Amino acid sequence: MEVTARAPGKIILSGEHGVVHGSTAVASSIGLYTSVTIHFPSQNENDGNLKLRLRDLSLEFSWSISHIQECLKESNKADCLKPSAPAACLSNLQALVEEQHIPEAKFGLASGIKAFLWLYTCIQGYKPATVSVSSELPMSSGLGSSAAYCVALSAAFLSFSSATKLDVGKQGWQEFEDDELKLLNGWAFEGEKIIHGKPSGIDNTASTYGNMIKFKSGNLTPFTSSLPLRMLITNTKVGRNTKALVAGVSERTKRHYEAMACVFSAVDSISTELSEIIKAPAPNDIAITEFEEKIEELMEMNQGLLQCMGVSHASIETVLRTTLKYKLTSKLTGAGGGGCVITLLPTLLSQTVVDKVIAELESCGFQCMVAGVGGKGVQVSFKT
Ligand SMILES: Nc1ncnc2c1ncn2[C@@H]1O[C@H](COP(=O)(O)OP(=O)(O)OP(=O)(O)O)[C@@H](O)[C@H]1O
Ligand SMILES: C[C@@](O)(CCO)CC(=O)[O-]
Ligand SMILES: [Mg+2]
Repeated sequence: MEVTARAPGKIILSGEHGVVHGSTAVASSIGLYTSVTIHFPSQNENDGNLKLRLRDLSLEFSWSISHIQECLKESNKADCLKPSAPAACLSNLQALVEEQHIPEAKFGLASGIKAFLWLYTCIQGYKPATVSVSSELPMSSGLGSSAAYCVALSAAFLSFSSATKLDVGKQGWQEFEDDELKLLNGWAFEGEKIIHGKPSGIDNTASTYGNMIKFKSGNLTPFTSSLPLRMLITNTKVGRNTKALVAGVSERTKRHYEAMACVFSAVDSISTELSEIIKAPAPNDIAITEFEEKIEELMEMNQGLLQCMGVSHASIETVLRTTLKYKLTSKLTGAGGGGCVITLLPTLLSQTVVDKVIAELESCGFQCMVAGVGGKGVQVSFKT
C-alpha cells in the first residue's frame, strides 16, 4: 500500500519579510509541485529501516528504526493531532543527520532531513518505510520549495493516520477536509520552523490551501482573482538561504527600529490595497489596463521597500532593468538575495514581446517560465 501527496509551490505578490514582522502579505500557489510517496514494506521487504530517497538529487538516506527510536526520545511522546516542535531533541536530530555524511555541496539539505525525521516519527511513529521525494520546484529559489516539501511530507504521513478520513480505495487525486488541512498545515509549519528558524507560515499555508491568500500574523483569508493573472518567473539561479535572509532583516530591524517599523507599515498598506484590487469585480476590457497598472505600481513600490530591507541582489536588479526595457514591472518573490523574480505579463501583451524578453533574460544565464496564478492546494492519491 502506498500514497503519494503533492503540494504546490507559491509566489508572493506582495509582503515577503514584512509578513514575518506582522505586515499583511499576498501569496498564490503555482502549478509546480513537490511529490512525496510513502511505501510501507511487506513482510518480505521489511529490513527494519526508514529510508528517505531524494530522487532529483539521486541521494538516499537510511536509518534503522530502533536507532531512531533510541535517539528521539522526545518524539516518542508526540501526538499526531498536536503539531509540536523538537525543542529538547534538536541535537539528537542533528546527530542522526550527521551520521549520513551529506555531500558538502548539499549541506542545506541537513535541515530538510531533520524536518523529515521529526514529522515522520511524530505522525507515523516507529514503522519502517521508504519515503521518496521528487520536485518540479527549484530548491532555495523563492518558490517555496521548503514549504511544499513540508506540506507534502505532512500530507503523506497523515494520510495513513487516524487523523484523516480519506478514502483509501478511491482512485485519483483527493482533497482533505478543512480540519485535516488545518492539522497538516500545523505540522508543515513545524517542519518549516526546523528549516527556516522564524517563518511566518505564509508559504506552507499557500501550499496547503492553494489559490490566492491574504495572510497576516498567522491568519489566513482565502480569495480569488477576478481576472486570470499571468506571471513570468525568472530564476536568477543565484543560490540563497531563506533562514539567513530572514535573520538579516531582523538584524536590520534591531539596528533601525523606527525606520523599519515604517517600512513594514507601508508593506502592510500595499498588500491590503493589492488584495482589494485583485478580488474586486472583474473590470471590463477598457479597464483591464488600468487594473493591471495598479497591480504593477504596487509591485514596484513593494520592490523598493524590499531593497530598503537589504534583500535585493545584483542579479535581481538585472532582471528589473531588463524587463523595464519592455515596459514590464517586476519584483523579487520569496526571500530574495537571488532566487526568483516575478514579472506581470499584461493581458494585451503580445507573444512577440514575451518571447523577446525571455530570450534577453535567458541570454543573461537566467531561466524563465510563465505561470498562471492560483490553482489547487495539497492533494493525495492512494495506490493499493
Ligand atoms: N525536494 C526537497 N527535498 C529535500 N529537501 C528540500 C526539498 N525542497 C526543499 N528542501 C529543503 O528546503 C531548503 C530550501 O528552503 P529555503 O526556504 O531556503 O528555499 P525556498 O523554500 O525554495 O525559498 P522561499 O522560502 O524563499 O520560498 C533546502 O535546503 C532543503 O533543506
Ligand atoms: C521571506 C518570507 O517572508 C517569505 C519566504 O517565502 C519568510 C516567511 O514569511 O516565512
Ligand atoms: Mg522556504
